[in-house]
Amino acid sequence: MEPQPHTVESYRDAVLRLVNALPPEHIALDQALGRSTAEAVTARLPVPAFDNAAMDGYAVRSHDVANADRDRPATLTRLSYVRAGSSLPQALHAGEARPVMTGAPVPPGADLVIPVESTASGRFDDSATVEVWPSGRANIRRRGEDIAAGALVIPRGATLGPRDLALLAATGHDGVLVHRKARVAIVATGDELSSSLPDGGIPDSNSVYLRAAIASVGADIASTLVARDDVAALREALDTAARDADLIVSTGGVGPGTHDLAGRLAAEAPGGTLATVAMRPGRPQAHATWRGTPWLALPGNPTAAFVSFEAFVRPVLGRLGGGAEHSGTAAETVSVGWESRPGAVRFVPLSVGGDAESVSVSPFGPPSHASHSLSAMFRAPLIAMLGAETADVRPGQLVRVIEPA
Ligand SMILES: Nc1nc2c(c(=O)[nH]1)N[C@H]1C(S)=C(S)[C@@H](COP(=O)(O)OP(=O)(O)OC[C@H]3O[C@@H](n4cnc5c(N)ncnc54)[C@H](O)[C@@H]3O)O[C@H]1N2
Ligand code: MOO
Repeated sequence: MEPQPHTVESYRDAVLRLVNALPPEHIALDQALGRSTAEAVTARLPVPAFDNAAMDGYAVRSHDVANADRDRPATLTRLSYVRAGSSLPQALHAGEARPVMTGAPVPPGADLVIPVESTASGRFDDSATVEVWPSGRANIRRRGEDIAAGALVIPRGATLGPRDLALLAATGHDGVLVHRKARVAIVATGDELSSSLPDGGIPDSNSVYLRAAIASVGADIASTLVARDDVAALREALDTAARDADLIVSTGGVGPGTHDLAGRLAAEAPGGTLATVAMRPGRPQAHATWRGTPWLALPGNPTAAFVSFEAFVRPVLGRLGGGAEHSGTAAETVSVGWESRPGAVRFVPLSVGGDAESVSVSPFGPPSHASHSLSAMFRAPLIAMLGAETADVRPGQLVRVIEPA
């Protein structure tokens, strides 16, 4: 173990130094949800793409209706219809009204669209003339008035959500340059994972959790391996994992036990460290580069593996994918306080109370046992992340919370 414990921040910086953003690739928008842009994207097409009608109505010249009102409508010659998808109609001449549907190109020369409600009949019909009066609005959406051609649409390093994809499509893109998806190998360690239940064996819940958590941030699973507590077996699993992955995440074997081998192997590997981090749970952590592949060795306790994912794996995956390296946190008000000791960042499962107007949080179950309790840490809707300086938590205090994967 290192003499000086790491803070959560200093350990996160150390593991972030293991990785760089993966190379870019150009992919179809349909494939791009959750990926991060490798370059800033500008509009190929303006929005709107051409001057178009904002209402179903009549395109007219404002001069022709300047003195008209509901009691004295202007009588104009009705032309044929134009609808969304029609090509640009001929220029409008004095005394003419062109029926235009919402989204249709507005004929050159027209500077007003009068909604069909502002006509004498109040509906579209086939008569030769139409009686209209101005509605008070132009009802024309001008080319580029929303987004000009060439304007910045999405900055570099943005993680693409459904609205971003719609913006890209609307501005003339069918694909986007994003960072390649990270491929992650999972290595669960421990003889208990291979033993039979109930004879000393336990279910490998860490692999199930990690597979899902990694998938939930948009990375791919390269492989899932289980290694017994044996140096040769662990080396072999790591060799296999390193062959086809951008990152190896292991769980277990970072404690001081006789069969805790992952931490020792990591400490001996290039750039490797077995560290103590001032956090509960998740205190022992290790990392290294194994045959050229970055490796994060998380503790085996399932709750420790979970908070280690939030604190370290998520940021590393963020950097690999070219996106955000910090997960979002929010501040919530405490309704029922609890006893806490400073000196380490503490992850505390919380219940959420109150209503939509004023949310408040309180401990989820008895706080003293919560950090290793699956029934609390894996069922609580929110997890507080208390700074290492935080002593007792009091009602009315704000606490930082994470919404876990
Ligand atoms: N003498 C000390 N003992 C321990 C210390 C310490 O400082 N001194 N630290 C404790 C802390 S804190 C943690 S965390 C653990 C670290 O343990 P390891 O990373 O070595 O993990 P294991 O010993 O392999 O397993 C711990 C626990 O988790 C269960 N486990 C392991 N893998 C899985 C899996 N894939 N799915 C579900 N559960 C798993 C395992 O059976 C153990 O019960 O060390 C403490 N001890
Ligand atoms: O820190 Mo250990 O990670 O308490 O479970």
